[in-house]
Amino acid sequence: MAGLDLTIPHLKLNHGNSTGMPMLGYGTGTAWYKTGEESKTDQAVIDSVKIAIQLGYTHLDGAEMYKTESELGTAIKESGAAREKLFVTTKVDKPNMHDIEGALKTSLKKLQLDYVDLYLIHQPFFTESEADLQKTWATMEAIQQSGLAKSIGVSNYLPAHLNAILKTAKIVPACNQIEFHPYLQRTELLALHKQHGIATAAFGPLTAGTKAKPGPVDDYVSRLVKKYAVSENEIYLRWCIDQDIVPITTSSKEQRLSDYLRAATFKLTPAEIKEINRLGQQKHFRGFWQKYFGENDRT
Ligand SMILES: NC(=O)C1=CN([C@@H]2O[C@H](COP(=O)(O)OP(=O)(O)OC[C@H]3O[C@@H](n4cnc5c(N)ncnc54)[C@H](O)[C@@H]3O)[C@@H](O)[C@H]2O)C=CC1
Ligand SMILES: O=CCc1c[nH]c2ccccc12
Repeated sequence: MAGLDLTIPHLKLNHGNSTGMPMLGYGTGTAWYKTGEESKTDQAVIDSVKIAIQLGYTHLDGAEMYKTESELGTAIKESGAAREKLFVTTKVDKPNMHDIEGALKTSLKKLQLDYVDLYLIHQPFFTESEADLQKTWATMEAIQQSGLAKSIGVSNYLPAHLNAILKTAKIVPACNQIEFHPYLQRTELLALHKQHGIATAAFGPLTAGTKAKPGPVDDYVSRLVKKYAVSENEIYLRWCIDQDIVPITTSSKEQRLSDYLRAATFKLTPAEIKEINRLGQQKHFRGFWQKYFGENDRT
């Protein structure tokens, strides 16, 4: 298993997996999102996940919504990687919110696993009330106690959603997986995460260099590209890691997956992080779930 010893830093979680969360995730949504029948196996997903594991990715991000959990499971099995070396996340989708435990059992079957390292509520946007959010979180707590998930958390939660569940939670969410990049810095949300020891995982971490160009960070990031002899992508991934935020990226291209790992080989200085933050705040861009936010909403 070449690559599994590559030194990707880990972020300790407030409960669950004792080795923590590897600070670079490989995602099986976006590029791999299945639009057709879930039952039709997508061999490209299996092949790419196996390549990612070979290269050294141990953090694998899935979701019921992506319809690729079976491919993820097959790839894990065929990779031969030891279960305890991997950190596997999946997420419950809206239609199964009434039976979260049943949804997780179905996901585990597709993943061919006995447990996931992290189970997330994919999004809060359809939840009717504070009482609903609290009731759902209590179900997640029971799931963690059953051992089917080492850690439990949420995704796309805003301060109001987190504050609602924290009023009654016995277990604080281990993680909130959110869109995060220089043009969406989520300052208020991150402060709340810090206050409660909730880890931040970032989806869309490459957005400033892919979907949101041109922008105010471009020239400065180009200078850092030369200084560290890496690509823009690795600067954006490292900018997350150096702020204790776990980036989750993906690609169908092996070369890109290999290049992203260079984010584990250098560190940005505090002044460089501050400058990307300052420049990034001059633009606002949201790539996912836009219909649930106002045009200029930066929460
Ligand atoms: N919880 C949630 O609601 C969400 C979770 N996710 C998770 O995060 C993962 C990563 O999300 P992404 O937005 O894809 O992350 P990302 O911002 O890292 O973008 C990765 C994409 O950028 C492309 N890319 C990289 N370099 C490029 C270049 N130079 N030119 C053009 N394209 C380039 C890659 O091929 C890949 O498709 C997903 O697979 C999924 O697992 C994603 C969206 C929502
Ligand atoms: O987890 C991500 C869910 C999501 C929301 N919007 C899109 C668009 C394309 C792929 C995935 C997603």
